Amino acid sequence: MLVNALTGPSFEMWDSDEPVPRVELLKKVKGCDGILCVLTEKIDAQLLEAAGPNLKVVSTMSVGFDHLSLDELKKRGIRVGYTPDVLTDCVAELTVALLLATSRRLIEATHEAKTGGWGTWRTLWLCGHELANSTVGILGLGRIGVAIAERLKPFKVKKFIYTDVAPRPELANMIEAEYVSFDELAKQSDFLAVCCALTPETHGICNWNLFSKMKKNAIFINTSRGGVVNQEDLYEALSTGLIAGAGLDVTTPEPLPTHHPLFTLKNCVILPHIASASYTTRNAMSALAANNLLAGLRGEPMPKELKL
Ligand SMILES: O=C(O)[C@H](O)CO
Repeated sequence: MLVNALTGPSFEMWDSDEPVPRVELLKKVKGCDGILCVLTEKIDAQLLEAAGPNLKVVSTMSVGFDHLSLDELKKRGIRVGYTPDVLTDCVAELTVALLLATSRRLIEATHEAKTGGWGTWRTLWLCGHELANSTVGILGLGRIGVAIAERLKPFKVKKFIYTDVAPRPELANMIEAEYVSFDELAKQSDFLAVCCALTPETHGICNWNLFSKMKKNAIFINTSRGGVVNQEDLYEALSTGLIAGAGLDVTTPEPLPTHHPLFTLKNCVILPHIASASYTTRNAMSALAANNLLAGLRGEPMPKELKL
């Protein structure tokens, strides 16, 4: 959605679920005071140049902001709104669903049941890994990591551990999680949930170095951003049995081409970036993004402003 306050205010909405074609967006942003975008729109120097000096606020309907060039926005004094908190429950819920689907091999199991693979009861057939007595690791402890741990605790998890750039005691205490080094996280986790933001520091951080230290029974789950994972290394780790399975809600690129090698693996469950996809949450995200935009245009504090 683009806002041009000179003539109104007037709003122009891209009325489609498909992303705005870049050429169209570059044309339409000219002279706008505000932009409400989703994560498929790259808000970079080229777009900001095309928008011109009127642009005061960019409001993204997402908690992730790796599609925004923060340096370029800051340089131009453009304020940024985003949508944390309102999606935490929904994302945590999906992460738990993906973790269970991956560790208990649900997708493989329904496929077998539907396609005639279901023979007599067999002792080790479709065995997976259970949460009871396990150690769950969280890479990047924030609101979502805490919400995931809160949901997993009733499954009788033995221990929560986490790593981040520094200990986060105020959050960790809520879930009695222990701060460990990156290497220890890799070595100790039976389940490893990636919850960190994609930044230059976290880009490709889940690579061979991580996978090679993980347990053979470990399940790797990513609901943050595909860019934190080196997918070639993940493929190697999964296909050679270095780790037991992976559940991915996010990939690089999105959509992941249907011929991608990860799709050939039974121990890899891939979802099409749906962690925040509930009616309640998407409505809350839309309302928050609109309120951020309007507050920014009025020069008022935004309900959720990203500090640049
Ligand atoms: O960043 C976000 O908000 C999610 O990835 C999409 O809802």
